[in-house]
Amino acid sequence: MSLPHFTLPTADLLSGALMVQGTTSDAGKSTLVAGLCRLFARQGVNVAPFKPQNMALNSAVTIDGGEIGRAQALQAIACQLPPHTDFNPVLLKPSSDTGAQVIIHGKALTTLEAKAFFGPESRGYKTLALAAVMQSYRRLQQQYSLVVIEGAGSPAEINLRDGDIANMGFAEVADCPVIIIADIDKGGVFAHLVGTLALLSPSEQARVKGFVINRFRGDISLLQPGIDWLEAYTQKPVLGVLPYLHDLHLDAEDALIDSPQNPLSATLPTTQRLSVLVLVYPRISNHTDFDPLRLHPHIDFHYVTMQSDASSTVWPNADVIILPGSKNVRADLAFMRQQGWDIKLKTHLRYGGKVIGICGGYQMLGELIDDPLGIEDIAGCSKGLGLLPITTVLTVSKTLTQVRGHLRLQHQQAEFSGYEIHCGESSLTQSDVTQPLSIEQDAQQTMPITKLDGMVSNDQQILATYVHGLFDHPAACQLILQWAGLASHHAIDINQIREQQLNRLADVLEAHLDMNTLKGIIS
Ligand SMILES: NC(=O)CC[C@H](N)C(=O)O
Repeated sequence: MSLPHFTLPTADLLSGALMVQGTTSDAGKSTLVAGLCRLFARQGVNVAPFKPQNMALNSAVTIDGGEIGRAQALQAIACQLPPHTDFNPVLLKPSSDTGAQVIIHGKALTTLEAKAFFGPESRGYKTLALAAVMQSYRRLQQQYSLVVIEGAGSPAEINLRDGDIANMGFAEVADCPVIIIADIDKGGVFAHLVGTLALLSPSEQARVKGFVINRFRGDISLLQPGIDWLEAYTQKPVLGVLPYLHDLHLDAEDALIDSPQNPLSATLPTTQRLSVLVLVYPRISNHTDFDPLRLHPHIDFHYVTMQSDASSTVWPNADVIILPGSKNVRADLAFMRQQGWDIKLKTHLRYGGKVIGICGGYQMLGELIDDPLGIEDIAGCSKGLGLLPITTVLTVSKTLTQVRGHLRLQHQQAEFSGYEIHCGESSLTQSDVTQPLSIEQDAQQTMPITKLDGMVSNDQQILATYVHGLFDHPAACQLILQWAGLASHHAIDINQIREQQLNRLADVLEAHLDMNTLKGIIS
């Protein structure tokens, strides 16, 4: 994700805080917060985003060398700010169904079982996490006139209420107003809103200042009687009904979205089309790496999941197969083998196909992955796919850095910028290898000398790197696609698309929300 390097004028037009909570996960909280951030930033308000606790595998590296949830990095961009760890002081990254890595103020602290941060034994964790959350929040209050806060999941999960820091528990300590968003597309919107409110304590109920109905399609006049009823029943205003936004391309934090149907690509000659498959293992991470490929009109982009993987023994139509990042490389590698994907990958290579490995995917392509301390899973060592001459050891110290430099492929070069986020350290087991990336600077500009990264196999079929976000840079993306066999010179500038989409979202909010009432709630 690129960092816009300009500062906003400090305007005291609006000051205070607003927390957006949702009736469910995916109700639209992150998007509403991002849109409000852009809308207020555009109006000259000195605004910052905040999410006390996030649970996600898709994180972004911050300017202060930590990591935060992807949604908060997007919201920071909406505010025209570089991502900072204070925007998301607690991040839980699940590495199995019951355990997660706990990141506090951007740094991995420990790995805990779920009951240690949600259940009755979670006191210790919650005290520590709340202290970190409030430290960050107070810092933001001092630096910004407005903080727009995102809750997590639903505030009505009564089993998780004790010591909650993600929803009402935070709102009560921080004493901030709350609005609740609900998704009408899935149905049951009135029951969701009324039910959520009913399950809150009286002081929490008083804190809820209004509702937003999201993803509405159809005739608004048919909805009006329901809105009138809801307002009369709850004595709280509906601040707006937001339309279903088709083709809203903003970095999705959790959802994996396949390529939008592109009627144009079907009519293009095969040299101007590239078929790309990304393998989805259970702990895939940083899938936003692929947004520029998903949106590229000359790419047929697909995720291969356990469910979508047909019973065929090869992936016949793929030009490129990508092994993405992973939060649990050894377990995901074992999953690949269980699915027979390792065999299909080798068949694909035998047929002359290309393979790209990113971070965890790069490690899997090597000879060995050793986790002697049990950083990601039970301690142990796994044999890699044996396609690249590297071995990897997972270490306690995690590399978290934004990088820039040059990519050299097929006697051409292109600038790139991106980020590294990994515990693994890889060593070459052969000396005569081609390393195509030269990293010339980290974001803090402290790196004095060039560091080489990644690898192109001698047969030119495999390209691998530790750097995420490589496709975000149009020139680097084009060079890689050319290496993969695409003759088209079409380039996608994801940063420009992101800007357009944030402005589009802000326009929609401005048109559909009662901004005067909302500003009254904030102040
Ligand atoms: N982002 C990634 O793919 C990380 C790979 C691996 N889990 C590591 O930490 O080294």
